[in-house]
Amino acid sequence: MVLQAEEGLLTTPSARILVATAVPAERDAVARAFSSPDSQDSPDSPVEQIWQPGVGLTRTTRTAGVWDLLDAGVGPARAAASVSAALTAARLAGTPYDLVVSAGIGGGFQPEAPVGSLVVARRITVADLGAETADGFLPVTDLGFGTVHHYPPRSLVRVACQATGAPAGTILTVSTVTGTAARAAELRARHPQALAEGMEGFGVAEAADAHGTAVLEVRAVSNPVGPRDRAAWRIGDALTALTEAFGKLAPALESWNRHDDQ
Ligand SMILES: O=C(O)c1cccc(C(=O)CC[C@H]2O[C@@H](n3cnc4c(=O)[nH]cnc43)[C@H](O)[C@@H]2O)c1
Repeated sequence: MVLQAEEGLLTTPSARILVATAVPAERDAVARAFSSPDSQDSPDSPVEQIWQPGVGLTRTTRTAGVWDLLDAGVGPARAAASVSAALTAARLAGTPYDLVVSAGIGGGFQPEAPVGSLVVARRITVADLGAETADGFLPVTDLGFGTVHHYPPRSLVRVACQATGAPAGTILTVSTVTGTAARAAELRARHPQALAEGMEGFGVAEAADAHGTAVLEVRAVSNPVGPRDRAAWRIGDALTALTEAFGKLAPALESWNRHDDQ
């Protein structure tokens, strides 16, 4: 956290939080939490657009936190590149982030994560980074390198779940959206704690890890994980759930103290 000096006095530490979504519609859903009349704490200054090399941010400044919203792109690679650029730019400016949140809509495993609900990642797992063999899928770590899991700080997960009422579990990152019951069952067999899948969380977590920054992932469920039925996706409901979630998460994450885990 950064201590802000004001007229010679040290004021409350202000949290700097980066929220990475895949697409602008998700970013705007998060932004609505900060502008809605229901928000528990309104912005102290107007929303600003910040442009840095490779990064365009929407910034909301509140009493206890500076929130930078980034539409980081679809898929783990683009999300990692965008978040890494934002983390580097902030560090070089002398205002590093305390926390990165990967947020968006996602597929929910049934019945644990119904459409319209919110889930929090206790573990962020890349589901398809590895090798296919005659005996099944081998994660890249079984080949002797890389990482397949990232773990948000436990106290952060607890704070997020308490604020939103959401369950915590594994959120999978996939490069191919699951489209059959067979693939959904295969993922569940390999990841029994999986609540949801998205396409960016692991990329965001890799970037955060490389910078030594804490990470959290939250997903609002727009569709069940299973047979593809794009027409049945409830994107509007999920975006509404995302807005509501950030209304509750904002004060909770601003007051999170990472030293609670140590
Ligand atoms: O068409 C729209 O209006 C619209 C508005 C907001 C978001 C979208 C997206 O398509 C977002 C893509 C994003 O969503 C995640 N996602 C959603 N469902 C799944 C799923 O079943 N499996 C994996 N990922 C899913 C993913 O993170 C995509 O990047 C459209």
